[in-house]
Amino acid sequence: MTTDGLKTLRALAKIINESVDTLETAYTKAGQPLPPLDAPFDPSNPAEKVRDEPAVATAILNIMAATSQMAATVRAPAASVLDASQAFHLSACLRVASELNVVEILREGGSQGLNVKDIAAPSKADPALLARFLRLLATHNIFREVSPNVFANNRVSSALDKGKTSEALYANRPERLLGTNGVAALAEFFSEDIFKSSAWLADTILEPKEGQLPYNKAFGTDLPLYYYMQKPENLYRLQRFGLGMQGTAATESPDAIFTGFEWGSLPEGGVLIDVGGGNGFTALTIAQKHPKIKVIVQDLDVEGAKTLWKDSFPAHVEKNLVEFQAYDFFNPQPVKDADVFMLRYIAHNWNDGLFTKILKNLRDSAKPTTKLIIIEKILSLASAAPATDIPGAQKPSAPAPLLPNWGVGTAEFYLYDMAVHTMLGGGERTLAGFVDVLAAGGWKVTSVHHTTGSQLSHIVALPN
Ligand SMILES: C[S@@+](CC[C@H](N)C(=O)[O-])C[C@H]1O[C@@H](n2cnc3c(N)ncnc32)[C@H](O)[C@@H]1O
Repeated sequence: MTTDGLKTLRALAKIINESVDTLETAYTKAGQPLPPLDAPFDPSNPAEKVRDEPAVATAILNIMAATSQMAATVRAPAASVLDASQAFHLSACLRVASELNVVEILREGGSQGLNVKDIAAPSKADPALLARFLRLLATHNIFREVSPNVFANNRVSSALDKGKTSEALYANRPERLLGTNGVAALAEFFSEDIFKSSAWLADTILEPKEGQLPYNKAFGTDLPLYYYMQKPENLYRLQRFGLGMQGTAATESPDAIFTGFEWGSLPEGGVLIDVGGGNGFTALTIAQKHPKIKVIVQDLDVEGAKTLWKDSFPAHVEKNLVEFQAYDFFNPQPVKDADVFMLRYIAHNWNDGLFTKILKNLRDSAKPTTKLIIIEKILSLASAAPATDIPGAQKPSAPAPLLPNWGVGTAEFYLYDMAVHTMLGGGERTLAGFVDVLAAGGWKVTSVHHTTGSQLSHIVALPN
């Protein structure tokens, strides 16, 4: 049975209006204006905190889902599908802008904007071509074309700001991303490594070869991504990836990590192992708030973690309350007395067979009370969420006629799902997927916490 499209359109418009009302109430109550799109983003602006309120977060999801659903309803379908088939140009232009440090040049140029000739001067790029790249981005609300060929930052583009002068960025290219918040690093990783890999997606489906992922085709290597990045000639790539992982935090509220598992429940001197911790910045955030916790950061390479901790939390380093262990989690876990094994953004990298091996290694070293905390996105299907009796696990569904998973409002889940497939053959999991793979690895899920201000959930498990 078909419904009248106009009825749906009206229902969507109503959701948008009600959501705008919710925003108005929340910003008025906070005494803060809603930051406009045309002004650069300032993370220290107290108005940015308003987005953490659950009602505001839901209103934002409603607006994103409803506007895109409306556009898809009214637009010529061929135009929509052909735009989607060329979405890669957006990634390509974004990478150019970030690599040429356009955001920093524009920050220095001020709100009136800069002529593209001045933007192109430090890199000697062709100004006419650069203007076309920036215009495509401006058309998608990334940058602003103030007047013909004059561009300025807006709220979205300025999130890529590396926080350094453009002169410093050009003077030291190999270290341009070091010391940044990681957002540009992550965007460059996505728009280069994942973009190039993704270009081979269909080929690897049409002509599958055992063990060959889109990433292997794109980079001409048989090595799995993490081992490939350990090669000395890939140091820049490895550092960029590590910083990019830090950049994932920028899409979350800084307090999000404290809205799930209660880290304060660990005993004095309790041992938290950040397994595959990268720079170890998540454990660092936890330890800064709960300095009684002893942290062990484990990863294939722990040099980045050592630097970050020495710079950001020297007191914990001096008190020997943090250790750095170069460790491959496909080998037996060397620490036998852990209170918590924390795995953030690890599970989704590996298919069930490989992740089960990692889980079994942890299980073999666990005490009966050791908690496993998996920090990941839990994938919803694009249909209504099934019921669950695991405490805390039930997720809400969006109100009809929105897609039950809030459509593009939760696109990040499905984009990461693609990224981990192209790179590693992994994938995001539904709750049932987590329960099954954890059981195969010797763990039983006891509770789930959906965090506030982040799309990550904390899945808590005990040895089975
Ligand atoms: C997606 S990153 C997540 C890093 C960190 N947990 C975070 O949340 O930012 C995955 C991490 O797993 C590490 N890794 C990959 N293979 C590994 C292995 N075999 N043993 C230990 N760590 C590994 C990578 O080096 C990388 O730091």
